[in-house]
Amino acid sequence: MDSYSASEDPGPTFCIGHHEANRSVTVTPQMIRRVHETNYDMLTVSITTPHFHSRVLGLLSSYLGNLQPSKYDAIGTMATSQNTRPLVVPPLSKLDSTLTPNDATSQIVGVISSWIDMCSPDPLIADLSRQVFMLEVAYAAFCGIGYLLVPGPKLHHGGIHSEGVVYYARAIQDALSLGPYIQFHIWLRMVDNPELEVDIMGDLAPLAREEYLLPEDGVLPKVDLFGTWDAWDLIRKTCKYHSRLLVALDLPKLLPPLPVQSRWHSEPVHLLTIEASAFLKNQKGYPVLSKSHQALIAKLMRLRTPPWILLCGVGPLPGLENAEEETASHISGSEYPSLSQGAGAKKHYDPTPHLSYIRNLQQRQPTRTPIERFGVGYQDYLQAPLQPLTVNLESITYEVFEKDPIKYEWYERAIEKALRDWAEQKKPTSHPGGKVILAVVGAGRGPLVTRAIKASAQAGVEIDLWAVEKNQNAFVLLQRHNQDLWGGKVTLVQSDMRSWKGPRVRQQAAQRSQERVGETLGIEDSLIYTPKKGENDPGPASDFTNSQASAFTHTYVDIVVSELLGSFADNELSPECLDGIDHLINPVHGISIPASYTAHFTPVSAPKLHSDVMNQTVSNPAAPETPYVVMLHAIDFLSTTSGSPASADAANQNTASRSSGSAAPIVATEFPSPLVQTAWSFSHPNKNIPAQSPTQSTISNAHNVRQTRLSFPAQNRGVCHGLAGYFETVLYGDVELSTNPVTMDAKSASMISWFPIYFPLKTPLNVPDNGEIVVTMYRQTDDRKVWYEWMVEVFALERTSLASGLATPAMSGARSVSPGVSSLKDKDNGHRRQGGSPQTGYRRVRVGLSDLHSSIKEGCLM
Ligand SMILES: C[S@@+](CC[C@H](N)C(=O)[O-])C[C@H]1O[C@@H](n2cnc3c(N)ncnc32)[C@H](O)[C@@H]1O
Repeated sequence: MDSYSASEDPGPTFCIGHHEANRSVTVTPQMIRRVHETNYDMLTVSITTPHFHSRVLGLLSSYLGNLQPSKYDAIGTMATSQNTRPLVVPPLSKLDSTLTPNDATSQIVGVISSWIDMCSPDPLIADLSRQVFMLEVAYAAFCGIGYLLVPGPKLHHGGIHSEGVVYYARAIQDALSLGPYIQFHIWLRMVDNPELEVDIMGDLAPLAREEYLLPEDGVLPKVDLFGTWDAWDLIRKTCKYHSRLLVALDLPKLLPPLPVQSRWHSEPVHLLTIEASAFLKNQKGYPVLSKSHQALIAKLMRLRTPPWILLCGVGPLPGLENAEEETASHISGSEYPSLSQGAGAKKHYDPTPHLSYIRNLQQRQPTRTPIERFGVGYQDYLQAPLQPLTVNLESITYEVFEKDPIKYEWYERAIEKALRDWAEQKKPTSHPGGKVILAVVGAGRGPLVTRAIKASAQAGVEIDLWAVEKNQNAFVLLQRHNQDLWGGKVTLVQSDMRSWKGPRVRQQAAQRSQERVGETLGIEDSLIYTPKKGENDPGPASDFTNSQASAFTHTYVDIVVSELLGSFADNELSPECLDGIDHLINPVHGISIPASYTAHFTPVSAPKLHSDVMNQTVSNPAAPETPYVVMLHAIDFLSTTSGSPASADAANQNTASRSSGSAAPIVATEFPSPLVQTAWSFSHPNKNIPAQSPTQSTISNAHNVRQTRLSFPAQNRGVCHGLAGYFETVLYGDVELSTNPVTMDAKSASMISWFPIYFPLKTPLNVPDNGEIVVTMYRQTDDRKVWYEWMVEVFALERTSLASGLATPAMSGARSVSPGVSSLKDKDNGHRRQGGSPQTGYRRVRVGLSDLHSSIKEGCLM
């Protein structure tokens, strides 16, 4: 990999906007220039004016004043109709909006009126709100506005909770068609806190008529950590994961528990709104954010599309609005710097301290890890896995592999250890002259060959080195390297390893082995070149006579080195290729590097990937049944090892941590660790390869079939869009590589060669709180190709009385006992012990079942 210097990494650029509620001004290009001069990148503007607001309120008031009771017929038609004798809001007039189409319009974020309530249980209010919304969207679209901020759905109406979200979602769906070039940002809080949903003067919500409201039951609704996420899920599902439907997320002063943060991190958050009240004050009275806010922002800024930041209510824009006066009124007496600070403060008067802080935060973003830097532009980007067995790789692809700062180092360590052990244990070699015969199979452009030479020198163990490669183009480079870099020490074989007959050594090796070094073997078994002493140019002609060739005999390989692994370990057919040379490995002492590899997976919520797969399905029906290589970023692990569900009382991450000074480095907060389980494994040499049947021309590959059924407890509700797959491999002894997020840092931190694999689900499955996800997966083969099959079931745990005879959950037989089950049982046992409450048991109820997905159409040819 290129040498990496943190100072070269410019880090993410923050795009920062200024939001003031109800700002209705005519935005001109000059104004935008002024905004940029203040160091903001954009500003928000309301689509309509207070004049329009008053007009609608007046309309409603006179309508309600003249409202006659509906006339019901015998059938009750009127009662079944939501026809409220529509009150039609007339089109906008000149005084209703300050917006006008001009060059500046594309630089602003339009704001939809927050006084409407499309979720109102009163159909009149809901309909009026919908009309206002549509008028505003239509006018914004006409003016050429590209971004709209839409206040999120109101979730609480007296005793009714979240009932109107579906109407809201329906309106958003219409709006997406009405404004075909607009990105809609649904403005949401991180959690549903009913106390924060307060109506203000002029809001339509409190005007809902009594008869449509349920009387409050006296029980105050609780904070629901995933309540606003639930609403968002319903909206985006109704809108079929539309690519122009995004989230504007409000960061509260106290951030919710990490599982909630992690959930939002996986959603398309394209705007982050931060109120002045979310800031803390440092010792000098200047606004700063808590460490946990900084950590969350840092994580979000690593996403493929970093969100823009909107600073809300932080005072006026200097030079554009009444700056001096309003800034002064904005800081309360106690927040002013002390007199001694004041003198300095005057000198360094900062009219936009919140903005300065966020700009400073931008400078202090943590440097990217090597893999993040390497993968810029590839985050959450679906790629078809490589098929290096059937498709010859391009040089540039090898070049990318070769940038890995870890993989080749670790191979070198593994080879060196294996050689040292070989020598220490005084194991006999397959070479008549006593050298260890080492073959790099699938040598590519030769980096592992170079490492084998180094390892041999470091271990002080002589090797007879062979390199086998089937890609004829890469083979040209191998020949060149053998001449220029390796001093002709390597015997090159251009062949599929499965048809290679193994290394050939001279029978009288004692005299001849020196001469033999540096031979190039051509298409399997034809010796095409032997350099004369001192000659480096590999010519095509053979100077071996039959009698000379007959002096050679086939022997075994002592150490086979290969790197044929895919993102899911075996998906590039390493097992099948290595089976093909298994008979060539020294039957007593032979070693394979890697010695073994395992495939792992865990269920994930991945809305962006789901949306991309769905878009691809239009042109490729096999798209949702294809495993993809993806650098996973915007995902949420549904099953974590944190144990218990996120709770509203969970210690808030930022209550303990204090604000940090503007020079302190940002410490990354880790989201909950996923439960990643092992699907299956392969090891080499493989003692269990069945002998070829004399009655069949092809070799059976049945021994490479695998099957697993694994259970994953899901602590918090969510949506399963697919499975994230990883691998681990033991190269030799304790030298291991891993892409598994749980072990990668310990085993091979900073390795960049492999992105994870993603197995999508055609239809996402909802998972309940304390649910269980059971995955059944197969590695299948028909002796010509290999493919995967996967199926997901979702279970809810239902309490049931013991009398019903179902005391314990009927487990599927899947591996891994669900902490979901056990935690519920523990809770219940606790109750029993304390209060002697009636005995309860649990029943697993299947609440979701996916199709059986199969990648047979995209299978890997053997
Ligand atoms: C992932 S690349 C690794 C290349 C190189 N060893 C490295 O680590 O950079 C796998 C290589 O194995 C080769 N290969 C795959 N299957 C093979 C087979 N059956 N016989 C010979 N070479 C094979 C491919 O052409 C490719 O060059």
